[in-house]
Amino acid sequence: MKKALTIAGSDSSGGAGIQADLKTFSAHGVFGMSVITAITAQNTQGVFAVQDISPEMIGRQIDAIFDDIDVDALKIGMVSVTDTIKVIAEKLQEYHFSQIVLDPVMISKSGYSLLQPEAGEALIKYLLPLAMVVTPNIPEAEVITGLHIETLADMKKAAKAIHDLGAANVLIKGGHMEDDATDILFDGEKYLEYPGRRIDTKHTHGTGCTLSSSITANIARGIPVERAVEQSKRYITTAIEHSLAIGKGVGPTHHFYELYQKAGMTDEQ
Ligand SMILES: Nc1ncnc2c1ncn2[C@@H]1O[C@H](COP(=O)(O)OP(=O)(O)O)[C@@H](O)[C@H]1O
Ligand SMILES: Cc1ncc(COP(=O)(O)O)c(N)n1
Repeated sequence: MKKALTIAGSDSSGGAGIQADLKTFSAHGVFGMSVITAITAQNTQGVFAVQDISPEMIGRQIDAIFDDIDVDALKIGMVSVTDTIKVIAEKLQEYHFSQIVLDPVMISKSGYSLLQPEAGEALIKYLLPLAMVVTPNIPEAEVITGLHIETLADMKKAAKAIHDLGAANVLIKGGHMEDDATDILFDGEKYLEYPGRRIDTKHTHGTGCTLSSSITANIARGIPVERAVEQSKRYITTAIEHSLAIGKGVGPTHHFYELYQKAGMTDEQ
């Protein structure tokens, strides 16, 4: 069985973070493991408190996994602070691990800062160059590049700029655009467009986490990046179509093995 790891924060309401990632891994038939970087007190209405896990404990979790188990691919989500970023980068280099999907989580849908502003530079310096795929949304791509993004052409410019910072493949997500939800992938040579019609729902809690963990699961299954992203785009679209009106605010996406079948991906690998 293929094995995937998520290094991310816990979302008590189960819609984003570690919980979304593990559900997504399971839906893809991949064995899921976790390194928890922070615990959030969070629900569909907001993030109310965050407790960061110590860098030592994060390092120990990574060691415990890599000393014992062959990881096929991993994703990095919420990393909070500079020391957390540094210990993750050090450990992944120590274990010579390169099947890395980086979701540069900065601000939650509910507007809470999940990455300390001063840690942005460390994320760019230490984690971006390790990423096989990085998956910023539009506001994150704007922070990383300093560019203003309004059009597909702007997304492409930002993708190139982020590639220049050292990430091998850059996927800029179009969820925050006005009209459709087209994502752009740049691999250093060519741009690929993954068109997506905008689904009219407010229940998009955890969409970025779900997409990046789906890509991680597909990479763990040995699927090349371009096709992994294509399949994961289908998965996230189906998961948003079936999103759940749980709680009083922004509800979560739905993970179900049947969704995976519905997205037509079970015959792969
Ligand atoms: N309303 C929507 N309809 C269809 N696809 C969406 C919608 N919102 C987000 N997506 C897609 O979900 C994925 C996550 O994107 P986004 O919401 O931008 O990430 P984040 O959660 O990091 O802000 C992308 O593939 C994006 O195109
Ligand atoms: C622990 C954790 N990680 C990531 C997100 C981002 O997800 P979203 O952008 O959908 O709020 C979150 N809300 N909580």
